Amino acid sequence: MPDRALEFDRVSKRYGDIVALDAVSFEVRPGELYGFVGSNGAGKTTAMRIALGVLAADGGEVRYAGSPVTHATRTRIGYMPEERGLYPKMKVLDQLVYLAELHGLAPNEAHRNAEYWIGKLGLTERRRDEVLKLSLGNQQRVQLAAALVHDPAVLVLDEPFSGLDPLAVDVMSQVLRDKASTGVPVVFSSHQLDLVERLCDRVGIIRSGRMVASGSVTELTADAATQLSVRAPRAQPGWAATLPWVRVVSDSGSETVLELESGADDQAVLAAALATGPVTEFSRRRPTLTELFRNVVSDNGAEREGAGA
Ligand SMILES: Nc1ncnc2c1ncn2[C@@H]1O[C@H](COP(=O)(O)OP(=O)(O)OP(=O)(O)O)[C@@H](O)[C@H]1O
Repeated sequence: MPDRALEFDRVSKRYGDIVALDAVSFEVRPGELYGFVGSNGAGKTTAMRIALGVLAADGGEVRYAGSPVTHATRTRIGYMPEERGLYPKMKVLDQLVYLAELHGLAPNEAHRNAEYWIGKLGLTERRRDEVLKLSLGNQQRVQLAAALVHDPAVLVLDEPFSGLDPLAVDVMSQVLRDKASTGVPVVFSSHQLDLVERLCDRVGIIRSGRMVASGSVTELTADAATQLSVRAPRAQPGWAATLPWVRVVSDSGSETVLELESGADDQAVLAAALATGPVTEFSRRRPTLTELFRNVVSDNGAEREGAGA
């Protein structure tokens, strides 16, 4: 077990009849960005709240650096809750200093850190404003600053990217990368799978309270069927539909993505594409995280909430 990892070990939680987490295990290694993904109601927030001690698990435990997370170790976790937790009437700088002191920093250190993150997250102009007067995206930057201001050893962030504009996404991504590069385990939940694929070293997919896949995107897609991307500009729609052992994944007109069953002959596919006219691209392709997610979480939409409603 690597040092300073955050480990979820068979963590279970029920709310009455609802099994929110069913023996969920995964590990966020020091220095890695771990993306925690799943449909609405899959159990992400519940798992994160348990790590923070906001909720108690019914079974299993969360460990940091090999020891169960206690009240003392929790103060070393930087947490961004889904419901956000700022004092709306407090000014940005005052709030961050207060939160840093609450985590045990001396006043001058708290001030220094607050100013540092205000600068880093582009909030300098707003530092004397009350939080409620900020746009939602800027409030989210303050929320991230609040998670970082006490120099946490672990970062647990619930949907930190939701509602951010592309520039703020870049800022947030860079901050998380920088933090991970100092050896901190960083886990965040998100529904923006393209972003998770781009940013994360490893990904965990949770479905109905169970971890159904965990690893790098490359590892998770290694067993997937071979896919081909074909660009044949003069081909008519449906040109590939009748090819044997081939499934059409998508056909946007300009690009056709095909999945080959074992035994399918990719050269026969190329010949069929050439029969339609010029072929400008013919390449093997790895499924995206979004495609993988759709396969793993096969019934679309909300989980138990939708199913039980
Ligand atoms: N306080 C609660 N009381 C009862 N059921 C709850 C409570 N909190 C969560 N649940 C249920 O537990 C399950 C897991 O919810 P959770 O919020 O952890 O999912 P999530 O993956 O974070 O979803 P989302 O992506 O929508 O934020 C859901 O079925 C939810 O309805």
